[in-house]
Amino acid sequence: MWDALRAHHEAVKDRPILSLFDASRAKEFSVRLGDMLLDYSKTNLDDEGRRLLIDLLEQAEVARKRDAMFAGKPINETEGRAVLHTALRNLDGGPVLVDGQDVMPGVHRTLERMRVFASAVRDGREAGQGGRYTDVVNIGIGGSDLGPKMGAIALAPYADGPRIHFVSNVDPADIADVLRACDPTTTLVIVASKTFTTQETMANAQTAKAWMSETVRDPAAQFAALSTASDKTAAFGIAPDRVFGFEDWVGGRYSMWGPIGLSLMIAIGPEAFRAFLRGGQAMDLHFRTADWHENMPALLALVGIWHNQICGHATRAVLPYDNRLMRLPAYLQQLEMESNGKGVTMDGKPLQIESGPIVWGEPGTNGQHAFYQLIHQGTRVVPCEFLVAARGHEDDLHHQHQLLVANALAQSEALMRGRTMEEAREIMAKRGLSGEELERQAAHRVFPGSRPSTTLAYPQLDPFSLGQIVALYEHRVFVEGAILGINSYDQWGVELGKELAGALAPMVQGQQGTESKDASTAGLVAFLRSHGA
Ligand SMILES: O=P(O)(O)OC[C@H]1O[C@H](O)[C@H](O)[C@@H](O)[C@@H]1O
Repeated sequence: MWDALRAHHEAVKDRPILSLFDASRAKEFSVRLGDMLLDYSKTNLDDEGRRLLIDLLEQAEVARKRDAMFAGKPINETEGRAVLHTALRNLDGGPVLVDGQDVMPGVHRTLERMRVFASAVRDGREAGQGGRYTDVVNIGIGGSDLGPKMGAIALAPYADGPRIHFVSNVDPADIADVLRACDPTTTLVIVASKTFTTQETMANAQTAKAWMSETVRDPAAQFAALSTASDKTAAFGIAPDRVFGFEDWVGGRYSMWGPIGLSLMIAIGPEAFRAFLRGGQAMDLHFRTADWHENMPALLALVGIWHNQICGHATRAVLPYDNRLMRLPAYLQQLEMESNGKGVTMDGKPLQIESGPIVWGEPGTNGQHAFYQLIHQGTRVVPCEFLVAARGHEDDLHHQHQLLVANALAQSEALMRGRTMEEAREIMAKRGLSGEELERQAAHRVFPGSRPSTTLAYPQLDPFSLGQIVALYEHRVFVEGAILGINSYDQWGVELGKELAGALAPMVQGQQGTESKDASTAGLVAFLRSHGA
């Protein structure tokens, strides 16, 4: 099937995307879910390409794998775990069994505890030594940071609780800048760590505890923890009623739907958080039941496979024309690159094709004035994924939102259409140029065009649509990983650096020599130490 797809790509790769458009293409290469629309017509995919991709998906038994995931089978084979973040938003979808046990009663219980706690923090029944909480500091990194932070920025118009801050980096600059703006007597610190062993989070949690101890009599009473490791949260001194636990079948980068989302719930309120879960649940239902031809996550995944593994485009730009999705690219970097950046298949054999793509991006229109030059005229093709809402939240500034929408659509059009040498010559001639100078100047104004993009459009960035968007990308990652035959749910690639950092710390601190290190590393340690490290 891969060969058939490659042959198909060879046969069609030089045709302009624009030439594919007939009366029905835009409709036939779009998919709707409720009032959300994914348009993938501005790609070089045709009926035959899509058919081959769906065959590939069927050959990879994606339906069986999907059903195994939703049924709580241990599909994370290298860690022997189920993958059930979908259970966290399965609000009324019936039982979900892991080893014969229904996990839903526990999910509902924890969600209810979160609701009670978040409401109490928001209305002041739960307060700090100095009174009602004004600030909440979420200390966590990776999956214990990116999701709630992305969500809190995305849903800022719904935030009517205390201010929420995020500290992730072990760089003390991060926590110092946040704590400087907070009053310890009215600050709630949430330590978010699935394992409760992550070096950065533990260091920051200790720093926050020391900061709080200076002014607050019982600092532990102003801490809460989100973790699967209740023994470790207890050892840190956090009372069990302030610990919100979850199970090992929730992967870190898939965890914002449960306790790791507590800071987001405090910011926007339990009701809006529930709407976010509902959005995720709606996407789950769609993913499980829609025909592949109409299945949004599956089609987005197939477009991804086409661009990355077949066309050979190594990167994928995520370009939200929605400023509050400014952290979505960072969130997706973890979701996609930590999930599908793997070089071996499930059975431990080397992967014979490229692994998942490099994901990057920035909100539009900012990026237009920075890196779009390369996207339009550079020699590498960068498939672009635009996101755009019909309406913003600033009704009195709707005219500006309309400019935003026009820019999003203009970019995808420009990428596809390009500008020929003929057109460039005409422009230069109108400016009074001729001869060699006209030729030279015109060449710089040519746009190759036929650069592929998709556009995800939705009415407004509200909690429900954010839930749909996040679940859409989660399932896209699942489908791409299932087609590649890799395990999308482990992350062994982050281990080696952690181990080496542990070994290097005493050398940086000057307690150990660097003889065992290569000359570059030893030289850098010596340089940094001589300058005060
Ligand atoms: O939530 P924690 O256990 O502290 O883990 C935080 C993060 O660190 C790890 O190194 C993993 O790469 C991430 O997948 C994880 O989200």
